[in-house]
Amino acid sequence: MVGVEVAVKGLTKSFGSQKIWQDVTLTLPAGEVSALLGPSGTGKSVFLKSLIGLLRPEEGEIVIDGTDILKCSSKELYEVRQMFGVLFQDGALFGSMNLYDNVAFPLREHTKKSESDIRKIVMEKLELNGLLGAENKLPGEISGGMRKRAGLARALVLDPEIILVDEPDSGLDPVRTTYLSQLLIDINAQIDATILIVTHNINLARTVPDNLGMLFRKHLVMFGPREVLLTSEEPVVKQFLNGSKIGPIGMSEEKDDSQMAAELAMKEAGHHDGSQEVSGVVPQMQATPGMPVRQAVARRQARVRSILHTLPPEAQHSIIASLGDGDAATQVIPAYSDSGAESSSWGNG
Ligand SMILES: Nc1ncnc2c1ncn2[C@@H]1O[C@H](COP(=O)(O)OP(=O)(O)OP(=O)(O)O)[C@@H](O)[C@H]1O
Repeated sequence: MVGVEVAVKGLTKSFGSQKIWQDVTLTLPAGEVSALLGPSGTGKSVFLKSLIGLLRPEEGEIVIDGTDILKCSSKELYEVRQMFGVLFQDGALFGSMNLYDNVAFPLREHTKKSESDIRKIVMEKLELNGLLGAENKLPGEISGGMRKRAGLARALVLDPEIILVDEPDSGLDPVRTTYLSQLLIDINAQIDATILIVTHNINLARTVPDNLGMLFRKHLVMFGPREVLLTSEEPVVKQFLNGSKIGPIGMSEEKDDSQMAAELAMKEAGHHDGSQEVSGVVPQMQATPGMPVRQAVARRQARVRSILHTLPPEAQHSIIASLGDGDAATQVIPAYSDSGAESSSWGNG
């Protein structure tokens, strides 16, 4: 079973007079891993909550398995929600329940399974997340990384077709972040779910997802195959990927042109802001040896091949290199143009 596609079109969300983002259009390809980047406060969590119907954007469509969740009945929304597993930032565990009961909770709430069937599923998910032996611990007695893995175990018990992950790296050291990233890739290999990760973590963004997008200035700057964002010359994307002060993202808000020019002049005069220039596409994280073959890889290759001509030349070069062939169907198309890109699925901004 392949996870389902999530098709978002023209989505706009405000709180009162505060517009969070507008006209967001993107498709999470079925069974692939995607990530959404963006500076703090750009509405990434609001986007995740909109996808599961916890928040209601005022315009646009969110079509999941043929149902527009902004127009459907509450019964249909309930059914669509059953397809989701969500890992919130802190794991969102019940503090008074041990890990076993936390992970068993959705099964007891939403199914009529017997306690012995529940036990089988819970122990399997705890094992998958490296938590065997910790089932009697309370969330307050374990580390942040374990809490996240317990949250992930709980998100998996109803066999989700779509998994949403809000900042898997928050509060974790780089090594634990890599383990959790590996777990997400391995879960994708095992159950082929559609996964969306919201993150600030540049390393995770560069190595984990099949597709990458970024929110900035109340818009989706771009969304598409990872190579598009990773080779982008867009100033805000480059700044974000480099964690640099040089660029349109400021401490708490966006900068104006004069401030940006002054900072660039400082850089040219030799002031170093501590960031490290990184560029290009690094190899993607693979499923752990011994896991099932990650079907998303071949599906994505076929999909990316079919839209290759709509992508910017740099992204095309990188994809062709990764496909490892040079046949006529995968030559860079120099005639790429912005108008072509607008009608394609990689960008809308
Ligand atoms: N329920 C709500 N009511 C009113 N405003 C809200 C609500 N939820 C979020 N916001 C506002 O929406 C904006 C975006 O918040 P959100 O948490 O989605 O950002 P984010 O990109 O996930 O940030 P971070 O990376 O820091 O977690 C913020 O200004 C926040 O105050």
